[in-house]
Amino acid sequence: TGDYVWLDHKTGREFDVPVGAVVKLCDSGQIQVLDDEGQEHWIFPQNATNIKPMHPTSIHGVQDMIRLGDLNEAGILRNLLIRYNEHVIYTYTGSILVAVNPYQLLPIYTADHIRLYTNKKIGEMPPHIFAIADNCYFNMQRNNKDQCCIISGESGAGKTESTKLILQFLAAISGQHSWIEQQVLEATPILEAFGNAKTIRNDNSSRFGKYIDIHFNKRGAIEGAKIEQYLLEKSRVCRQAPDERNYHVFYCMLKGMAPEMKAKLGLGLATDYSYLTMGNCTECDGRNDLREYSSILSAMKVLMFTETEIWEISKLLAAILHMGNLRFEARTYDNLDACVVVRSPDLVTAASLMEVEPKDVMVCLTTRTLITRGESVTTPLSMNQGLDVRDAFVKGIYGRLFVWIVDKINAAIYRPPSCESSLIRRSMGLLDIFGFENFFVNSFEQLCINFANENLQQFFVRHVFKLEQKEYNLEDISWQHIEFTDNQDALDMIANKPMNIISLIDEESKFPKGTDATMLYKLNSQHKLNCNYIPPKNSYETQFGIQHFAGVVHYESRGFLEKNRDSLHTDIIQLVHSSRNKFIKQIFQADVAMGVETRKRSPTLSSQFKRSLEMLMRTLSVCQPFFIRCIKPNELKKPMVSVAEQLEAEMLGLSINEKKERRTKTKISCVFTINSPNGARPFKKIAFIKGKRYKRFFHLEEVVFELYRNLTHLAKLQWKPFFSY
Ligand SMILES: Nc1ncnc2c1ncn2[C@@H]1O[C@H](COP(=O)(O)OP(=O)(O)OP(=O)(O)O)[C@@H](O)[C@H]1O
Repeated sequence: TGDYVWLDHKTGREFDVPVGAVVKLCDSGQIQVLDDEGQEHWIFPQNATNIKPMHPTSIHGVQDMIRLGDLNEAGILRNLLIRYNEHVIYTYTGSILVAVNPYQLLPIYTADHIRLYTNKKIGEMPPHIFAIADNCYFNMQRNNKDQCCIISGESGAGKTESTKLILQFLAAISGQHSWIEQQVLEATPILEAFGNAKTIRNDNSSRFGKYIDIHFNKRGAIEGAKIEQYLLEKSRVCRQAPDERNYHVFYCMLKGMAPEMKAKLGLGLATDYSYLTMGNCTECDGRNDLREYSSILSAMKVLMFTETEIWEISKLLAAILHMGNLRFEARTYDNLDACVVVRSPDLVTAASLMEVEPKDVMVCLTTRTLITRGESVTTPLSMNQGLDVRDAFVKGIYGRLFVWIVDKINAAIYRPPSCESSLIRRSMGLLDIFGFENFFVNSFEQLCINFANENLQQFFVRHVFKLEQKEYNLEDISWQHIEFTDNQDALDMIANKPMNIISLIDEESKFPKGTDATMLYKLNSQHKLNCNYIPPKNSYETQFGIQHFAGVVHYESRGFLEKNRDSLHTDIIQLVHSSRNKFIKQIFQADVAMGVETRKRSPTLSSQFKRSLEMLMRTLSVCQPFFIRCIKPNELKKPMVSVAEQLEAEMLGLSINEKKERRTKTKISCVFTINSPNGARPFKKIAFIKGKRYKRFFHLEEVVFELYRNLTHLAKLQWKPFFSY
């Protein structure tokens, strides 16, 4: 009694790992245990192999997981769990920092903490993100070598917050409180306004990847920085999934802009705009769009955006919103599907903000001009094609605006090294990039994101295993070979070997007659024998799969080429060319300069992405790296949610405000309040679920509505519910 054990249910299910448990009773060969999730189990003699003794290092946990005696998945997970339950969110694995998102402000980032962690060796103090930042900084100075921190994890795991904490630490210890430090810090609110949005996974989700390279002078003071951005999710400007929002900046502008300025832009409330309401969600709990707007404006001023530039940006944002409200009507001309844009105040305002003629906008969105052998032919667009052209235009504007904003920030914070300073200038890069993605439907964007993650995984594998083991060999150190999965083959198939997947997609995108189907055919013929490629099951199937290091992902090939071409058709470029607005012309400068043959000459998305990724990998390869792995503790975006509560919420499918009241050894009591649509008084319900008691306050109609569904759910899960009130 009192011993700790690993309890393995041996379900054989993927992802099931043994869970920690303590022995409560031993009685004539039967053992009663209480597991870490608060469940009690009886182990009968015939199942005795389901429990195994726990190594003493796992009982109360360790700061550095290389000290774990049970160094396996269960050991790692339990170590993180018991620390997290004590509000200890940071743990090392050697020099890798694992950070579990606390979803609450912990008092561990104060000026005292900065002082405590400054100039300390890793391990001298408990694990902390400041310890990593400190080591990075002092290694840079001591070894005169550039450093980088690779921050990874799924959406909502805490990458962006970790990046900001490192920046905060660096600004504090490089210690000048200078204008440039202030500018580097103020870049974040601007990037977040234009590049972050509420998603179901994260209320402040970065929809782009970034690498912030911070430059230090020989005294170790911040001297400047440079931001590289990757692959903004442009589709969000036109479409949002249920419960998600468009980019924060739109809602902030509508809440925070002075009424007379809004009137000039013809703007109303967020709920007035189709582009802002597709997710049926214009507010975001815990965010104050009004206050954020003034922070964005003041950050822009710090970063030298002029009043005129800010106004021009607002004009384009407003034009986008008006464009989203345009109404199209289907027509038929000469038996051809066609459409018209209904003349409306939105059309007139959008055109006037972009300083083009309303009739030119109409023509551009309803017809297409093709130039063949010097002759131009105009064909009508169907209503769906017209809507697609409108959305492509809007995405084109927003994507270019984002790039312009990042360039503008860089113009303020980046100081090119002088000949003399290039020798002594050192840098520290922070990479905050989208994690591996595998959704129900995966498209071209997921391929790019997962390709980036394959590169980072290879970098990690090289650094942690390959280079280390090579060094042992060179130095004749006797060591035991460590098995690891090398993803080099998958990476070669995706992007390195001749006829790799990216190059085939690219080639097909440039072919005038290339289609998604011909692309898929070429991928199959080239790679069907590669063990990392999963061809479609039959000739009707349009999905192909890739065995990535993190699992198999099936990609829907339809839409690949269009997304990769990422080109706007010539009528739109002409429309921009005809504009009297210098700003819109400037952000489209490269396209306008290319002239009419945009499709032929503009680089494809994958080639641009591959190039910037290659540059990134080259930069990383000359740096000494640190790895920070962020972990999301639950899907509810809430602090300290127990496993039982997570299951409960998942099962009920309700939005709950839960508050943990107290936790005893055997019971967890919780209060759940469920918001009633009509504000009726809640009533109390007590449920016993898996031996645990929940006090819950429900509204009557919620219960009546949910009861039947819940009971069948519980029955399916073989839980024994008991309701009384
Ligand atoms: N160290 C922390 N302390 C307090 N709260 C945190 C911390 N880290 C993350 N959070 C909370 O979690 C939320 C999500 O974190 P963050 O935006 O950093 O995730 P992310 O990994 O960058 O996600 P995405 O990939 O979607 O951008 C934050 O808005 C914040 O509320």
